[in-house]
Amino acid sequence: SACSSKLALSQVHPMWQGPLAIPGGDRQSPIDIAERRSVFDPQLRPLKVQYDPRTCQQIWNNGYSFLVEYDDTTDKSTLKGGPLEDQFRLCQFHFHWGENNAWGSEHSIDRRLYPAELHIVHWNSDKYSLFEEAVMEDNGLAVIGVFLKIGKRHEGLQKLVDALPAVRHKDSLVEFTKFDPACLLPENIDDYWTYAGSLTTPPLTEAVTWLVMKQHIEVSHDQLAVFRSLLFTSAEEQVQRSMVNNFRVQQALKGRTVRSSFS
Ligand SMILES: COc1ccc([C@H]2OC(=S)NC2=O)c(OC)c1
Ligand SMILES: [Zn+2]
Repeated sequence: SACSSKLALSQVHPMWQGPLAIPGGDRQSPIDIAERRSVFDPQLRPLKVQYDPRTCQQIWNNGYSFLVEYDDTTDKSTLKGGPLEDQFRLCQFHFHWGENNAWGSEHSIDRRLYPAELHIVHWNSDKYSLFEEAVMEDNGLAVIGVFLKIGKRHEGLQKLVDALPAVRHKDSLVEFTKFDPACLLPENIDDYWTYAGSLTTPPLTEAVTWLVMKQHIEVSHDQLAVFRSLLFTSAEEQVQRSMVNNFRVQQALKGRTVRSSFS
């Protein structure tokens, strides 16, 4: 699908060939969300999530995370409402995680980090015709962020965990179908923070309307351990490197306001 994050492949590990920040970037992500400094906006509407599991196509290791990709050639799986003026099309989801359970998320809440963070990625199909186009526009993307906490086993995640050994190495890809990403959302998606931000890896474009869920989901220690069994490196490389700590550090707020959908 268009969002196969070819641009992300330009991201050469180890971290960050080239400038560490976008020169003049004033809406970079991730950020620390200071709860008490966020502003309740009663005009924020509930999010409307409409995913069709039949649009799920494949899972692959892009050398930085693993992506579950969806057919985004029609408006079968969409996100609208909340702060969004337009309709956004689901194109992929992926995660960021740490080498241990002390850190791994990209956003933090009052400096609290979580062991992992889910990103469900959508692009503005009212205004643009391809993900690659939308990724360059300030209203191009909407990303739902969900924190993962260690606790009980997540039954819906297990199908995904079972597929990971097949994409252990960079550039490996397998068919993956009929997976509904809604099963990875917390029960309550009406409580979220929203702010104007960016992609968190190159091209770091300032195209993202963030929707960070207040409620986390729980996954088991063993489920997250399988994430850490993935590799940054391709099968041919001599030295194999564990895929861990694939997160960006928090960026300056630069005067931005974070709004909350709850008081
Ligand atoms: C070209 O496509 C890309 C490129 C980078 C990212 C990074 O930005 C965020 S957010 N997470 C990431 O890993 C992306 O995610 C939507 C999509
Ligand atoms: Zn991400």
